[in-house]
Amino acid sequence: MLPFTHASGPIFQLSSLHSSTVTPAPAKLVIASRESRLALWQAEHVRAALQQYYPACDVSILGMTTRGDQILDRSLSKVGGKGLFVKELEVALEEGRADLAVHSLKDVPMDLPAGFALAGIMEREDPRDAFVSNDYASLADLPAGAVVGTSSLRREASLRARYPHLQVAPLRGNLDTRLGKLDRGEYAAIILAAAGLRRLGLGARIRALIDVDDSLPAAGQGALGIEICSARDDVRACLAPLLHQPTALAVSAERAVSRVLGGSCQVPLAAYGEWRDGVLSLRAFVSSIDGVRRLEAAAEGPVTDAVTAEQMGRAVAADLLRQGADVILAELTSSSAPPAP
Ligand SMILES: NCc1[nH]cc(CCC(=O)O)c1CC(=O)O
Repeated sequence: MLPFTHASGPIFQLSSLHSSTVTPAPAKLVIASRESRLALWQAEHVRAALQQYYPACDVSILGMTTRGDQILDRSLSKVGGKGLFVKELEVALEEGRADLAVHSLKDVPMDLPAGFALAGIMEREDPRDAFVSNDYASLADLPAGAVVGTSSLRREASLRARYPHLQVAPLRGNLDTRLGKLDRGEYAAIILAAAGLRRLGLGARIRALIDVDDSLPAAGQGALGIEICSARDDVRACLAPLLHQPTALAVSAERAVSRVLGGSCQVPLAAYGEWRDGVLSLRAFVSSIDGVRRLEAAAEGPVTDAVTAEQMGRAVAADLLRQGADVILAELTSSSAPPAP
């Protein structure tokens, strides 16, 4: 464990929660969302929550297709990474066609473009990876040479480290597409986020949940992030009741690890925090894709605000760098294709 020192400084503005005056909601709020079934479920989840807090407000969803949804034939890490899924939504926010955008937090770049901010973090679903197969009950049951589908370098590195006798093959597309490929026999098993499956009512497809120690989750996995134009204080105030502080503290630390290490889909990097009773525990790893070289770091300490949470994240990232993470990261960057224009 790293020595962890406490610093203070408020970041999440909870004033509207505690003040006696109710935030006046605008007459109308438009939520920008990708059009995948998962994205629309998530947008609807936020829509219903806002509608409950502001019954008089007309809360609607504007669905849109992003470049990330259109490019299905290449590994995401090769075509430009996370930003692909959020750019079009940001344009809609900028042009005033939408007031907020709902994302899987895992897909949100660590640094948002100038003028945008994450203004709401909702309670996290199960952060674990799930083992999905029609023929096998768990990873341990797979025979040598069995093909496991995943396009996540993080999942691939964990798989290769624990089960070097398995093969890993790329798997892209939305959740329904990925399950379809499994059902057509292209893979013996696939690994997906449990959260996405559960949200779509596909929890029954999960044969086994993979322990976080065996497949440490990606920064933000299972959490929803709500993005706004930074200048929209009115929308920020409306979102205050949707903030789940334990999730927000955990993901702030996770995203800080990823930010320092230049996290994108292009590196096998995991960061997972758990906040309980004022104490945040954070674990992270950086690995070579073959899982052979793997660096781990962890920290634990009292955390009650996002500044301290981020500080813990940076300390864990610094620990990984001291162990040589930069060498592993440099090799990965030099071997991968440049991002698409
Ligand atoms: N990378 C795509 C993506 N983004 C968010 C989720 C699932 C839901 C979540 O993690 O919140 C998924 C699918 C997956 O990883 O299986």
